[in-house]
Amino acid sequence: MTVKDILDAIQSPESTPADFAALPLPESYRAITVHKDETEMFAGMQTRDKDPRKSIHLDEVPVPELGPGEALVAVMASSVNYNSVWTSIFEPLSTFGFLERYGKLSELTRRHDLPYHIIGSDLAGVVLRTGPGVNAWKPGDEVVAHCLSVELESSDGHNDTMLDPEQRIWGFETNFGGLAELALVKSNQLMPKPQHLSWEEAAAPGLVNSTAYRQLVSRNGAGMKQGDNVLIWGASGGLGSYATQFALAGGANPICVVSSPEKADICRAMGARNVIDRNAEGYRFWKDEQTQDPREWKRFGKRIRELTGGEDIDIVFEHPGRETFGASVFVTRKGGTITTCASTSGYMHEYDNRYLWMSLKRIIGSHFANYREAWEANRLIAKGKIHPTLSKVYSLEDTGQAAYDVHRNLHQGKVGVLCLAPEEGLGVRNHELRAEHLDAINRFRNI
Ligand SMILES: C/C=C/C(=O)SCCNC(=O)CCNC(=O)[C@H](O)C(C)(C)COP(=O)(O)OP(=O)(O)OC[C@H]1O[C@@H](n2cnc3c(N)ncnc32)[C@H](O)[C@@H]1OP(=O)(O)O
Ligand SMILES: NC(=O)C1=CN([C@@H]2O[C@H](COP(=O)(O)OP(=O)(O)OC[C@H]3O[C@@H](n4cnc5c(N)ncnc54)[C@H](OP(=O)(O)O)[C@@H]3O)[C@@H](O)[C@H]2O)C=CC1
Repeated sequence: MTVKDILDAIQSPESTPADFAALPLPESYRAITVHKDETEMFAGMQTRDKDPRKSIHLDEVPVPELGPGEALVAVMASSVNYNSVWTSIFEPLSTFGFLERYGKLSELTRRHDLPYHIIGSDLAGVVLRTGPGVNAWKPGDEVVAHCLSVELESSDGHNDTMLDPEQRIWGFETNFGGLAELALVKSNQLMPKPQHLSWEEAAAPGLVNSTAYRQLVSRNGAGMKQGDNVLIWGASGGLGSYATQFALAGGANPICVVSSPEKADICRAMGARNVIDRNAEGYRFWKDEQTQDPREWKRFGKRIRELTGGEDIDIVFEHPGRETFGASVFVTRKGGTITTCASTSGYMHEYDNRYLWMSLKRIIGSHFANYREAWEANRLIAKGKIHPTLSKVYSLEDTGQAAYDVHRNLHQGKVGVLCLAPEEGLGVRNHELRAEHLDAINRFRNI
């Protein structure tokens, strides 16, 4: 039995759940990995020069044992997230430390502590096997998976599952991730695959869409409302392309920041009217490594006021971090919110606190999404209210190049990876809904 037999079953319209359940599992499968004995390979290099193509491998790995509450999924497609870039350059720390720590939790979690890390935090595919205690899903179900892994043994996480003390991101802080032909998930990560999308389209939104939903829309994040001015950094990137859609769909006014005319055009094509090309306008928030330039914050704020007719920002959707955070705090209106989920350009932020406390602003930390938020975000994709922002699709063999593109900011929106799917465009079940939204679904393609 090989993964090819699994693919044949998925591609046959006659396959029944019983057929999938009866399929013997292969002994091994192909997976994208980083290696524990290579964590020092980029020591001493600048972040920018660390090349994911050198650290990312395509290996044949054994199929992991299936535990209670888990599911083994045949992965048709996945996508590249920035967390896989971090893993591949071993920053801010090696993810093998996460696997070691998780491995100490129980007999079952020990499986994750391996000398290789199978990465990837998105998937679209088909359930092959479920472990004891799984009733909601069965072999043959077409699914996507969100990346929240929790144990839920502590009451801390019983109200908001992101607050579980054993909260982890699957494929980043756990093993057996989605950039592979098979993946192991907790069954509570599974959600129905949006039927109007191909495998690679369905695999693209998961992580970033859910994160943007919590960070911007949910009451656990900024709780955006109609009419809010929302400053969105990287508005055509992974997170930003969903934040922009949420702002538009929710009746807010996105002020999209991007770094090229092509990216500005994409934002306009999504429906945004206010776009700032940070490159063309040459903002330099830092005079040197240590010193910010408040005059540049003001110039940026003035530009925002020009675009909004004199209004300031209600919500900043932050993730670049050190380079932009001082400006983000400054341009927020009295009583407004800066919501942050990352620090791509550096995590030691500096801002003028007088502008925060005197103007009663709030900074909210946000991370991924709880079970319910991830479900709600996927539901919006399934209903065609929010669309995938897939630009380019790579083969599993070329995942290193895909991660390199994202690391060097050469991409738009999301970059997809075909795992078992032999070509793009497969897996669409609802052609009518697709036809209704085809232009929006293809908006980021091949630009
Ligand atoms: C969905 C996608 C998301 C993304 O893409 S996010 C971007 C990618 N992710 C990242 O870049 C994050 C990577 N993660 C990290 O950098 C680290 O993960 C953290 C900095 C978040 C945490 O570091 P750590 O070393 O895991 O934890 P500690 O809390 O710094 O250290 C643990 C030790 O510190 C003790 N400690 C914790 N809190 C306190 C306290 N309040 N007072 C005193 N001690 C404390 C603990 O007990 C423990 O100690 P003992 O080492 O002896 O076991
Ligand atoms: N905590 C969480 O749950 C999550 C955190 N993240 C983190 O968020 C960050 C962004 O992820 P994602 O959106 O997928 O990545 P992308 O690279 O797809 O998009 C980020 C965009 O941000 C902009 N950007 C990058 N650096 C700077 C800078 N120095 N100043 C201003 N703008 C900048 C770029 O757009 P342009 O050049 O057009 O301005 C870039 O395209 C990563 O660090 C990631 O790890 C992501 C998802 C979830």
